[in-house]
Amino acid sequence: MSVYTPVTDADASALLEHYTLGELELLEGIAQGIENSNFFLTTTTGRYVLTLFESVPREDLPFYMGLMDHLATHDILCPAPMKRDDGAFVGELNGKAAAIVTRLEGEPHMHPDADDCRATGRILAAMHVASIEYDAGLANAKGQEWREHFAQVAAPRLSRAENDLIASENRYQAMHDDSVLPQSIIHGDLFRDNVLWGEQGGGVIDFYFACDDVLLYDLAITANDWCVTREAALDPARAKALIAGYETLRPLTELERELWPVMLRRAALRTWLGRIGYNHFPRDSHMTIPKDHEFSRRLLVHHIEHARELQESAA
Ligand SMILES: Nc1ncnc2c1ncn2[C@@H]1O[C@H](COP(=O)(O)OP(=O)(O)O)[C@@H](O)[C@H]1O
Ligand SMILES: N[C@@H](CCOP(=O)(O)O)C(=O)O
Repeated sequence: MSVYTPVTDADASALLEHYTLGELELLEGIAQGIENSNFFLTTTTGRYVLTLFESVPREDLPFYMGLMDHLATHDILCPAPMKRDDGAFVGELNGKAAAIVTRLEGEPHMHPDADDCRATGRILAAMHVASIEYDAGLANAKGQEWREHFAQVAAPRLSRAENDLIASENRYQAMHDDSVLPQSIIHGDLFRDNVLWGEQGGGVIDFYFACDDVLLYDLAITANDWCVTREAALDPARAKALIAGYETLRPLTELERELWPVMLRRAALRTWLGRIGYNHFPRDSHMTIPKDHEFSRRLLVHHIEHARELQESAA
């Protein structure tokens, strides 16, 4: 989050009447996250998270809910969406689509070492493998078309050098043919704050960037947050550990190794553009923790200037 749409105890109690989850004990707004309004919801039957969807298109919610439900029942530690008494995963609260999912235990590891990265790589591969049998799909709303469109929208707010960098990277990305790479459902945002480590290992949250896309791109999104230094450079030891963990379940193809630097650049560009959006076009929020867009720009520049090191991290 954030909390864009306030929810009172009375609102939550009224919503709970549509579920078999007991009575409300505690409702707390969550400051983390940036896309939706999130609340910890404790009832007489357990601990849950209530999400009010602020920007996710309503027609896409069945895909996300179904994906979490599929993964949660296929040995992936992730939130399980709760069914309402009418059988639906999604209802409505204060004018927004709303869902309740189980709350995972644990905390994020914000200073991960190579072991954390290895474990995370394995979790990502396990999700990719488990998603193969999920029979729904969703185009990536933050793909090439969005990157090019958003570059035009943001242009007046950015310096000439920033606009030139974005335009040149968009041209570079458009030159690459994704169809040669394995594709399926990706998480799309497996940042450190989206893995909670508890007694059962790492649990994954925040599936609202999930879509059909290149699997290697998902690994690159993950590497760009888990395997980078404070100076916005890739840490080869952690990147190798992430890939090694991933390859315990899904070995990379030669073509994927070759295109690893391209995907790292694409992932850095996506995050940079997303953060430009959060910073230059903020939504009215009651609680939000800002994101560092300058870091993402520096990471993209690093990736452009260090192609050989990036390639070696996947060798
Ligand atoms: N199922 C869950 N279990 C435990 N904590 C959660 C869960 N879902 C969300 N959270 C908490 O809420 C925060 C924001 O959730 P997130 O999904 O990242 O937000 P957004 O939807 O805005 O991207 C997380 O960083 C985490 O602290
Ligand atoms: N992880 C992305 C964007 C989404 O943020 P989240 O906190 O809602 O997961 C970023 O850090 O820019």
